[in-house]
Amino acid sequence: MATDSWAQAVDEQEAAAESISSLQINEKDDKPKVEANGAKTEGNGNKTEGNTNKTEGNTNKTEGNTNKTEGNANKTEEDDKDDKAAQSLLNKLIRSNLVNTTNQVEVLQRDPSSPLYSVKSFEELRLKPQLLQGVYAMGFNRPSKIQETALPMMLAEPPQNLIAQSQSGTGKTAAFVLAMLSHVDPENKWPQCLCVSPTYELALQTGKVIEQMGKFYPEVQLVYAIRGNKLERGTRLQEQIVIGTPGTVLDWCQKLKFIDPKKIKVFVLDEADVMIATQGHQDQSIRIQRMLPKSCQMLLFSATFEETVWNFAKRIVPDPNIIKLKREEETLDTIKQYYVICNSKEEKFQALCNIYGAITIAQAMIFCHTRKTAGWLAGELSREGHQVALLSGEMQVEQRAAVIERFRDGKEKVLVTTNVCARGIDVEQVSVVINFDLPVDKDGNPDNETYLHRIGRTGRFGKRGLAINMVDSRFSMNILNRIQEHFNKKIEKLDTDDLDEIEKIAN
Ligand SMILES: Nc1ncnc2c1ncn2[C@@H]1O[C@H](COP(=O)(O)OP(=O)(O)OP(=O)(O)O)[C@@H](O)[C@H]1O
Repeated sequence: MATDSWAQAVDEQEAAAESISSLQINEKDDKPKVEANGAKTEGNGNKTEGNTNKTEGNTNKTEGNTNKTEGNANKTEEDDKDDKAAQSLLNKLIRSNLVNTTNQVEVLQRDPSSPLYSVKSFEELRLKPQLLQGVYAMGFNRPSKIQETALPMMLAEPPQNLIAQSQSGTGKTAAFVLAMLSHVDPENKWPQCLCVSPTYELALQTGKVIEQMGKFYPEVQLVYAIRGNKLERGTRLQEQIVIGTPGTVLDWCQKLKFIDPKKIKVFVLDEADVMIATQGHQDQSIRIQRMLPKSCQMLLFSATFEETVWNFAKRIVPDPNIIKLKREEETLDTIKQYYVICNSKEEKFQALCNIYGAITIAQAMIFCHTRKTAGWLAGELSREGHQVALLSGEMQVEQRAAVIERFRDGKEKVLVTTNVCARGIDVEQVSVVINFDLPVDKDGNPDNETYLHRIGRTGRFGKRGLAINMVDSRFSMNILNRIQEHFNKKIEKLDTDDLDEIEKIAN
């Protein structure tokens, strides 16, 4: 058990996570998040505000799901989906800027003979002045790479269908939000745009972007179709944009008839790669799509584009234009990789202390296999006087985002985390990565992808980096050897009892 106050706080925090989660309903009622949602609906009077508040009852459940993501080896498909949804949400919460990329977009036009427009400014899009004002108020000066091509396609007359794939942070959400806002007729008091997201939280994030971008366009209203938002039977929605999760959207269209699907002009399916992780969501999305008129514009977005996503995308979007923006490749070329042989976690910790004693480490990320080891290590490091942040899967997703944000801002110098927790999260400036435990997949094989993502850097933004792997058994030595073979890059042995040797690695 923890002996110092900090480690004790961590223990308590982890132990309290469940009770925090069950307190959510009451707490959330006062959260600014709710007010932010309500703000957009002001013009609509109490009705929508009531709706918005009622939806909060749902929060607990979905966040409960998110918390499950911390499972290690024995992950189920459901956990996988939660994991992806949580990653996606975390990335959204911690990102404040566009992701830079040097890659060019690949475009596959439905009609290759039609000219391909791309824009370099928002003015060229002839947006409604209220929307242009909204875009500039968000601090956007010019379209992002994917927006340059996607926006003219989405705003064209007649509307064109689009499947777009690019990594998180490249401006997809902002693009389709602008398309939805451009296509609605504010005079018509019925739903015209339908957007489905995999989880309540992701829907809420998109809703916030709609609110921000539509700030100067108050005639356009938004409503959340999510479980827990119970409307009276016979209600006919007046809001022009509906954003929600597939199950509730389907119910609202089919069973409860709050929405007339025949009047929908734009259908957006966001985060398709997260969506397909749940079989039910796929089926529901397809059933929604089938209720929409042929003339409805279908748009689908995904951060990744595996075969399964592609198969699903083709069922949702007929005759699509396709835009792809490749992720910037990660490489180990600029990284110095070492391994250290130890016999126990205590020895690993000692090795770590020796490294810290010999070289100056501005910021490091340390990965452990289990939450227990991560907690223990964070406590030990803290006792040694390090400013440590611990990322634990027990935490609410917002709490995790806050921890990463503090670390990103340099408030803490060491971030200890479990494998699952930090997967897919980018903290670019970290120059030292320590694998306290090597990454393995659920079958006990080396997880090369995770290794690369943790340690690798993209070519252009790549600063030199240092990776240190702790090896404590024949099993982990075998994993290390296989990682080395896979990347065909030598991982050098480091003797952490030899201070001179450690000093050399910093040069
Ligand atoms: N044209 C732009 N100029 C400047 N910033 C932008 C622009 N478009 C989007 N952004 C900002 O960049 C960040 C990422 O954009 P956005 O959320 O739209 O990307 P995304 O591809 O949908 O990623 P995710 O799937 O993680 O949400 C956001 O903070 C957004 O406000």
